[in-house]
Amino acid sequence: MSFLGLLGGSAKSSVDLAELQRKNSQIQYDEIQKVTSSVLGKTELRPKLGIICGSGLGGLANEVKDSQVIPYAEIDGFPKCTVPGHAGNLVLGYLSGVPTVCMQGRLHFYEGHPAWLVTMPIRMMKLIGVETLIVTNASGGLNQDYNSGDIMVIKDHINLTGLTGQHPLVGPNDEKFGPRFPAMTTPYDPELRQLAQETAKELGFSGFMREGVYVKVSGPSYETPSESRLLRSIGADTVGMSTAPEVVVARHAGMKVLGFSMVTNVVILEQDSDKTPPTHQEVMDTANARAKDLQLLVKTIVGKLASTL
Ligand SMILES: O=P(O)(O)O[C@H]1O[C@H](CO)[C@@H](O)[C@H]1O
Ligand code: HPA
Repeated sequence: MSFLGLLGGSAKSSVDLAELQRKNSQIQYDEIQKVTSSVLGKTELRPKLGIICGSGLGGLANEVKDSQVIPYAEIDGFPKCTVPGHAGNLVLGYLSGVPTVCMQGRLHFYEGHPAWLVTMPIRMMKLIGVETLIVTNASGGLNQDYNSGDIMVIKDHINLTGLTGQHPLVGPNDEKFGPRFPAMTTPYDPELRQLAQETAKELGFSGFMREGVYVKVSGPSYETPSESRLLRSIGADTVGMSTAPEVVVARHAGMKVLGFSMVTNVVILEQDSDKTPPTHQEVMDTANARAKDLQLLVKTIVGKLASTL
């Protein structure tokens, strides 16, 4: 089906989404503007903060007050969310007094969405007026000192799928979003990271707080022990199938980013281990069990930032 057709545009100027997917090409500024208009047409709110909820972490959206829930299915041109633990709603309202848009459910490459489509909502947020993004995810702990339920402030990432060709910025660059060759020296804002650690300490969370490097793989299979040892050896502390492409696109567009990786399983590094292999149910259950702490942490941080956002 024509993408502009989906957006109610004329057939003459339509862009074929399936054709764009085949070419691995970008949706251009105008098309994203139409997705944005579809959202803004449904709400009076003009969010300054964006949040992406990882697997089993959608409860964060329930912290948003005076909320308005817009299912992705009701937004023109918005792809479907197919993963359990990702509800598939935009939740708009106030978090600690800050106008916020929350993605209760993210898009993943392994669902069949190309990297540029996975990250399209970030550009939509940018056009809505969002300048600060908080990303959360569920992850496997590669660092064997980590425990299930630990919360890692992401200090850097390895966008493994990006490095090997599935990069969200591949395709014609639109300078209205950002430069052709964006630097990624500080993907995660140092001041926000410090604020996160200070706030965690105040809340008595130090015992399960970490700071480290997240590596993004494609999935959907979990890693073999040899793959996990490889990922650990290149400097990653946690592994997951999301987040890094979203952060690259946010940084390309000049947004500030804070990231949290919830360790939902400790990754098995030994061959023929008798440890229990990971399941998505375990991932969601562990995320749910620690979700309230992450919610309080994020809410408190946003409260401290409120006057600056
Ligand atoms: O990154 P999020 O979406 O939080 O979820 C993580 O959990 C799922 C696997 O259990 C994958 O989607 C992985 O990336
Ligand atoms: N590997 C990849 N992604 C994940 C994992 C994992 O062990 N746990 C949660 N998401």
